[in-house]
Amino acid sequence: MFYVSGTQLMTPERRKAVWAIYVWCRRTDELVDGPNASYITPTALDRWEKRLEDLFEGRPYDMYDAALSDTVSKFPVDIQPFKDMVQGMRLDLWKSRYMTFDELYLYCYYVAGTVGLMTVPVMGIAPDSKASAESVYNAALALGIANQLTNILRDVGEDARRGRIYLPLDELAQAGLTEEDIFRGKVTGKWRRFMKGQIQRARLFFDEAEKGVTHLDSASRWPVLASLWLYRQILDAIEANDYNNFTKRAYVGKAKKLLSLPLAYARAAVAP
Ligand SMILES: CC(C)=CCC/C(C)=C/CC/C(C)=C/CC/C(C)=C/[C@@H]1[C@@H](COP(=O)(O)OP(=O)(O)O)[C@]1(C)CC/C=C(\C)CC/C=C(\C)CCC=C(C)C
Ligand SMILES: Nc1ncnc2c1ncn2[C@@H]1O[C@H](COP(=O)(O)OP(=O)(O)OP(=O)(O)O)[C@@H](O)[C@H]1O
Ligand SMILES: [Mn+2]
Repeated sequence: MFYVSGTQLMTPERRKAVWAIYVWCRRTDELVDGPNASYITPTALDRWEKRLEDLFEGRPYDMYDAALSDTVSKFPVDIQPFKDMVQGMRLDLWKSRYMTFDELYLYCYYVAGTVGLMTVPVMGIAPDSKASAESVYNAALALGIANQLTNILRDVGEDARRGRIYLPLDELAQAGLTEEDIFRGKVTGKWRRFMKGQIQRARLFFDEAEKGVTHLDSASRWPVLASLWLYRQILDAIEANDYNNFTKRAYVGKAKKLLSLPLAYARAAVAP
């Protein structure tokens, strides 16, 4: 997961805090995505939410929870985005189809937009920034949405094999495509046209996020920009695979990853 290595570029205090949030998010995701996910029930998620409330009140259950308790005591992190992520996992337990983009957007907010909201208090807003806090939070939200949309476009085949379609069914129908086409996994002209539209929309969210990065504290700008550029390159990889996201997993090679770092550094160094 690039963002974690990306955080090596942050101040030690912030790096520890982002790591603590990352670990909690990873454990939450593992509950419904991990090996024993099939036994997970809404009750287990309720218990996980109770542990969250305890650690926010300074009563952590284990050392990972304790790291997040420490973060919460040092940065003005709010509990709501964490609760919303748990809600997203409840949804993912049973919801395997999305009729419209509005429905999909809500799911993306729950599982990924929340990460942006969790991390802004740690990244810090530049003291000399003229932007409203709301616009910075909206950009953070946009980055989460952009990442999740990209993740969905990358994983179409993998998710279909798990019986899940995260693409809006009404947009599929408008493109002359059905669920059958997803399970059959053939790259057709209709599929390419549909994917071009999906990729274009994901890029719009990355563009909105990128505007907000310039308003973060200068020490946080580089890692966020680098991780934004990296994740966005997955969209280029899907295009390079001729939109075959059924059997080919789009990824960004090591060389490109390394190239993104100095480029992001140079870009982040430029005043907003
Ligand atoms: C420097 C930086 C970007 C730090 C963020 C680190 C962090 C706390 C990441 C948590 C990610 C996580 C494990 C979330 C749990 C749910 C989940 C899996 C979300 C999906 C992530 C990708 O996971 P992966 O690639 O492993 O996919 P699979 O599980 O294999 O299917 C998501 C696609 C969403 C992740 C969302 C973000 C990283 C948003 C980060 C946003 C910010 C840091 C806001 C920056 C601020 C501005 C103003 C832009
Ligand atoms: N429409 C719904 N609203 C809220 N919770 C639901 C809904 N449908 C299912 N759930 C809950 O989500 C959890 C997982 O549901 P599950 O995926 O097993 O149901 P399903 O997929 O609708 O049925 P089946 O198991 O036959 O596929 C269950 O605890 C169930 O109560
Ligand atoms: Mn995925």
